[in-house]
Amino acid sequence: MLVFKFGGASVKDADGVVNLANVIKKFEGQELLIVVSAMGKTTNALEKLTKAYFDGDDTLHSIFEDLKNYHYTIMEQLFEPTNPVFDEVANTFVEIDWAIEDEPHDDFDFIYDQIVSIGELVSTRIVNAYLNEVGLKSAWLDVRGYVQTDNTYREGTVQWDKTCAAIQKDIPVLLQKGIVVTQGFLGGTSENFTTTLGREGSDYTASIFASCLGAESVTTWKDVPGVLNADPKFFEDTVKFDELSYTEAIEMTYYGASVIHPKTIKPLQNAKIPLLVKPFNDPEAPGTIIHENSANIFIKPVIILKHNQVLLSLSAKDYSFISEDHLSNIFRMFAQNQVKVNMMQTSALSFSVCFDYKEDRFKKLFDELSAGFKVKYNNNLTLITVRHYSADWLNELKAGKTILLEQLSRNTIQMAVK
Ligand SMILES: Nc1ncnc2c1ncn2[C@@H]1O[C@H](COP(=O)(O)OP(=O)(O)O)[C@@H](O)[C@H]1O
Ligand SMILES: N[C@@H](CC(=O)OP(=O)(O)O)C(=O)O
Repeated sequence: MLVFKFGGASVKDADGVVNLANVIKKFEGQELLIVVSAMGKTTNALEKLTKAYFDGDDTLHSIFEDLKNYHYTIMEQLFEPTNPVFDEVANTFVEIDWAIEDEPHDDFDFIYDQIVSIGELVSTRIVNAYLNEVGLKSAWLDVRGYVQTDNTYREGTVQWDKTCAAIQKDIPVLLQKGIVVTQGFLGGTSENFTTTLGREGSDYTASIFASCLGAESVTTWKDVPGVLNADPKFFEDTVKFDELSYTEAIEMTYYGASVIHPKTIKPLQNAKIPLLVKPFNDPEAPGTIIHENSANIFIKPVIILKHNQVLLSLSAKDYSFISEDHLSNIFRMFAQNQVKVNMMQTSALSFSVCFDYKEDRFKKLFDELSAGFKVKYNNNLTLITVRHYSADWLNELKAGKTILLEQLSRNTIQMAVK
């Protein structure tokens, strides 16, 4: 069986849904499980809606109306008005009405997951209905009964044993009857609450299903020809990799190559399942294959940019050295606030750490750290990682930039720059 993942960009409008169905038609007769993300930028809009709800901000209602109109416009282009999908989608949106009915009492992260998850629940209803409309027999699956997580909202940890048991019990039978369409990015707790797996986590969902089912391969359909040596949104003359080893792909995504979610590859490597990254607008193109035995030839260095970074420096209030006790305290605070460290450096009197700026997490972490340490920080930085670098490339990249922190190893250089 094959697992396909279609991201937000691939289903951002009615033409995208039609294209998805055309891609699927090429694989008719094969057992197919399709993981779909929220349409276009829906998750960003739902994040804004959740924040507006928490802040008591009136824009909440207009964001919600825009989001409903966006989906209804797509549906009107795909379906007759009598299609039951209109009711299914309306009933799903009602869950947001319920969530925002009262003043916010619950934890932000919990509410976030209950609201933001609606994006995938709606997109999969539309995709599933359209596949059936064009004669591709498919069934809608609620992923929350299968991908089981703990209750770490916004970053659910997958409980692999329970998840694989549930998937193996039901999905092979369903696949014999037709295509299965399910949501990326979502999970469910043992109390039946919705969790999310971390932003852009739908690739990871595809990898979970593939690994539990022993799939032949996973294909993620993207708006790029495959994995390139750099993000084409920021660099010209990028080159595509025909193949990459699992290890190189893990390194790239760990440093922030956003083309694939960082958690995606390890389960596939363990199960020796190849990951294909292919363009959804040219399904016959070879894309990139990520697998075990790749030669990894690097004609150009791999460049990874992470924007919106904070570089924070801590020193002890009494001018003492940064001790192991201090470090263990600092890491505990980072872990409790779910802030992941991208780069760090210690010196006798200070500890510097670079991480993604997320407003809600940053303020709390900053207050906690300030209680025990002197804290200074710079924000709006970019973390540049270059793998397989050459001196020429580094000079070009560094030109005109102020480097605040730099780290070099044999293969990889990282710089926090302004
Ligand atoms: N090394 C890279 N190779 C290809 N694309 C990259 C790379 N780094 C970042 N990207 C970005 O990843 C985007 C595709 O991934 P993503 O937006 O997550 O797709 P989707 O959400 O549709 O699954 C591209 O549009 C591109 O801008
Ligand atoms: N919709 C979620 C999950 C996801 O993976 O989306 P995409 O496949 O469009 O990156 C997000 O935007 O975070």
